[in-house]
Amino acid sequence: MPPAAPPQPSHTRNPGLPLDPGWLRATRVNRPAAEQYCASLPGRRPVTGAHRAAWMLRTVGLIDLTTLAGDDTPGRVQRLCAKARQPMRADLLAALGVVGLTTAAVCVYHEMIAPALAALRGSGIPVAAVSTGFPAGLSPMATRLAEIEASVAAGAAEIDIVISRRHVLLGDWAALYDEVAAFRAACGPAHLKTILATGELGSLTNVARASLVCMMAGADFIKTSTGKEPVNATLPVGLTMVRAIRAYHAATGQRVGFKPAGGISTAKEALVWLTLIKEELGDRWLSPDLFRFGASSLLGDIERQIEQHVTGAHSAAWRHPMG
Ligand SMILES: O=C[C@H](O)COP(=O)(O)O
Repeated sequence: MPPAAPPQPSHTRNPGLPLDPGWLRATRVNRPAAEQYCASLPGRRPVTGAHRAAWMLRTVGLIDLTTLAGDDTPGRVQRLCAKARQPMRADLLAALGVVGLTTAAVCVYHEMIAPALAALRGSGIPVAAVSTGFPAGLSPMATRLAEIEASVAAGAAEIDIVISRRHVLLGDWAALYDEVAAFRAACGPAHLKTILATGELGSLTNVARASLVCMMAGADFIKTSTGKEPVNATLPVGLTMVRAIRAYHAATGQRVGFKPAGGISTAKEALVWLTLIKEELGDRWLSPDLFRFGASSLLGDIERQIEQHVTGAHSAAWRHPMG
């Protein structure tokens, strides 16, 4: 049973490209075709038994374990970080012969960076901070840039920014490019994840074009959603974004990561997302340097499923808190 995603050679950061309006104009997405393809995904690579358990464990190593609530406290973040360090009960891991399994990162608001860092000390698990006026992104630009800089200075290794949706809705691609490029510069060594808030972008064609603009501006990851929009990560949106990543890789040789986030709460859903990645981008992307789930409750369901696999008996959700 593999402990987590196998180690992969790291890739260079995406340096970006000049904005290419012609590429954007030539990019269109056929929604019915995308929906039809996504409907077929669950049946494409069914996994059962020990394989299913192995894939669930691999999923754990791809999670940005997240708390983004107005009532977050240092205590809640400490409990979350304990879960990130040891995502499952020791007896379950021992039964499967798994050692060293952790989540990929912990994702919090700026104010929770310090308690998260303290709780994760020595674990090697990075802290990601949401930023730029998350979730709406409507703070003044200077405030948004200062927020990034403050979070990097506080020790966040990854910054999850939100884009200005109006730039997409107005087709102002230069404004979006300039915004993301400025965020990238403010991040310095921290990796930049750009949240598109796809549920507010109007069309899959807009999602594809916004994905390309973010990558041209130097995004290390493109991420679907904040988890706060009425519609968050959906498979047609995911397909659109991973095909943009594939097109960008074909054109530049540069690998950009993908993070579906918001509403992914069951192992069954997560395995379909992994099928999407395997089919569209290949195994190289099934690694924490190129793929993350942004999720607050997915881990709890995975732990429950793993307990059922190990014991053969039903496991209730209450037995796996803070996952
Ligand atoms: O970035 C992560 C999301 O906010 C998590 O959303 P969720 O609470 O629906 O799992």
